[in-house]
Order: sequence, then structure tokens, then C-alpha cells
Amino acid sequence: METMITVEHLTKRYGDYVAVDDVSFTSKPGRVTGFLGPNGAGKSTTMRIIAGLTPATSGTATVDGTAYRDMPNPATEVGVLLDASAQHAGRTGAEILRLSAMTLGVGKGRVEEMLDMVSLTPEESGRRVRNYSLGMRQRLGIANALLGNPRILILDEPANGLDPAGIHWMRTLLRDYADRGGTVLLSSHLLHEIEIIADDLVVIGHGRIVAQGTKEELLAGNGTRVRSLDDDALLRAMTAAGIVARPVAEGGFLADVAPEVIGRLAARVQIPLVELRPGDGANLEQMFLDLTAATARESTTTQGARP
Ligand SMILES: Nc1ncnc2c1ncn2[C@@H]1O[C@H](COP(=O)(O)OP(=O)(O)OP(=O)(O)O)[C@@H](O)[C@H]1O
Repeated sequence: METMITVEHLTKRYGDYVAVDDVSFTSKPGRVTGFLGPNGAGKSTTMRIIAGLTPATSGTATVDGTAYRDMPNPATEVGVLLDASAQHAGRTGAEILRLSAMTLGVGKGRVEEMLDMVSLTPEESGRRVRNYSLGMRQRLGIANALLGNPRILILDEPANGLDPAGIHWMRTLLRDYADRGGTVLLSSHLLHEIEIIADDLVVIGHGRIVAQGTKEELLAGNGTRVRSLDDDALLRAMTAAGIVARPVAEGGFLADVAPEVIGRLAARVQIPLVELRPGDGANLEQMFLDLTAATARESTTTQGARP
């Protein structure tokens, strides 16, 4: 069976307030799923429910059909980093990992391996966590999440506090993890990061899903959407002409030039087109702002910020 996170009709109410409202999505193996939404949209709540830390009001969240709470040794199935600051402040980083390793039944060698992987030096891992910088806490949290060698990672804002080299490192780590068949669900406010790393996107606003799909589907645009009666030949012709074209899920391509250029090329190589139109998407930031405009807390004015 595939190692997949499945969220179905998940709802969470706090009194009259609906924090998560009928949310359904899947996060698939071999793919990084980016979970996006404005502050207070319900991302952390959804992730906490998946990780068994908060009960749902209704609906289900499962991993391979099993709820996190029902797994015999969940940390060997699902690695979770939800709040890096919540780690025991009085313990050293190494102590925290050794305790987790004991609970999980993994060897001490794995602790050293993970510390090395997240680039915490022996001196740093010997310091108490209260003296860690935010980026160091994130690194420790990622080490903790990976300790049990899980096939699924759930990370809430893992890039928070990481320096540029750290963000690059994390990107490489998660890409490699997914490429080896792992499932990654991560939330982030760093849209540029998500744009680079995510394969699939789930966008949430006011507790409701406002868009989901592959990154290509959601960001298709700015160039030209083209489909023909012979897409293989069209791709060869576009490539030969130096045009960059990405296949899209519904069929055909998104090419990085204007429709007229594609129209002329298709006429020259005599390939009948069945679709030719400007791509209608934008970058992730624009998509995010458009999709969540109705649920955003701020207007676009910055007037009040002027001195
Ligand atoms: N224990 C709680 N009691 C009452 N309301 C809560 C509780 N936990 C979360 N909420 C509310 O649920 C909503 C969703 O919060 P959540 O932390 O899931 O948002 P988020 O999308 O992760 O936001 P951010 O991007 O700011 O981290 C918020 O309005 C929050 O105040």
C-alpha cells in the first residue's frame, strides 16, 4: 500500500469558531506537498490533528488508513516537527535526541548520524536548548523528526529561522527524501521556497481549501497553453526552436513564449493546433494573494505604516 497522508472532511471547532472547515486532501509518496495559507488559516491545526495532538471535531486524518494515535510506534512511520520552540528547554540537544532514540528503540549511533546530518556540532548539541537560536532549534527538530527513519514527514514552518545556507540544505534534504519515495507535507510562509520545492500545493484560507493541485496546474500561466494533434512532434519543434515547454496535466504544454510565436511555429511545421491561448496563471505569490484575498486580514494599503 502507498504511504500516503489522507485527510477527509476534516473539521475542527473551538466553541463557535470553525478553525478547520471540511478540509480534504492527500499528500503522496515521492512528492513534497506544500501547505499554504495566511496567518490563522488552519494549517497548524490540520497538521496537529494529523499528528494526533489535537482531536478533530469531525472527519478523519490517516496515514495508510491508520490514525496516528492508533499506530504502535508512530515516530517510526511519521516524523513530525510542529513547534521547534516546544522542545524541552532545560535539556541539551543531544539529550533530547538520546531520549527519543531510547523511546523509539533506535541505536545511539543514529543520534550522532542525525546531529551530523543537521550540522549541529558536538559543542552545540551539548548546549541546553534554551540557549539555542531558532535555526538551531529547527535543525534539532528536523533531526528528531528523522530519528525513527520514517517514510512520512510533517513539518510546520521548518524553514523558520534558518539562514540561507540552512534553507538550501533543508531544500536538498526534503527533495532527496521525497525522491527516495518519502512523503512530505510542509507548511511555509516562504512562498519562494515552496515554489522551488513543492510538487503539489494545498492552499487554505479561513479553514477552507481554496485551491489544490500540482504546482504546474496551479501556476500554469504567463506563457502560452498549447495543445495539438501531435504533441510529441510539437514538443520536438519547440525544443528545436529553443522554446522551453512544460507538459501540463490536462494535456499539451505551457510554453515560455507568446501565443503568436507558437502559432507561427506550428504553421511552419504543419502541426494542427487544438488549443492556443495565453497562460492565465502567475507566480505563487500572486496566486496566493488572489486566492486568499477574500480571507486575508489586511488590505493592500500600507498607509498606516508611514511615519
Ligand atoms: N486551542 C485553540 N482554541 C481556540 N482557537 C484556536 C485554538 N487553536 C487554534 N485556534 C484558532 O484556529 C485558527 C487556526 O489556527 P492555526 O494555528 O491552525 O493557523 P495557521 O494557519 O497555522 O496560522 P499561522 O500561519 O499564523 O501559523 C486561528 O484563528 C486560531 O486562533
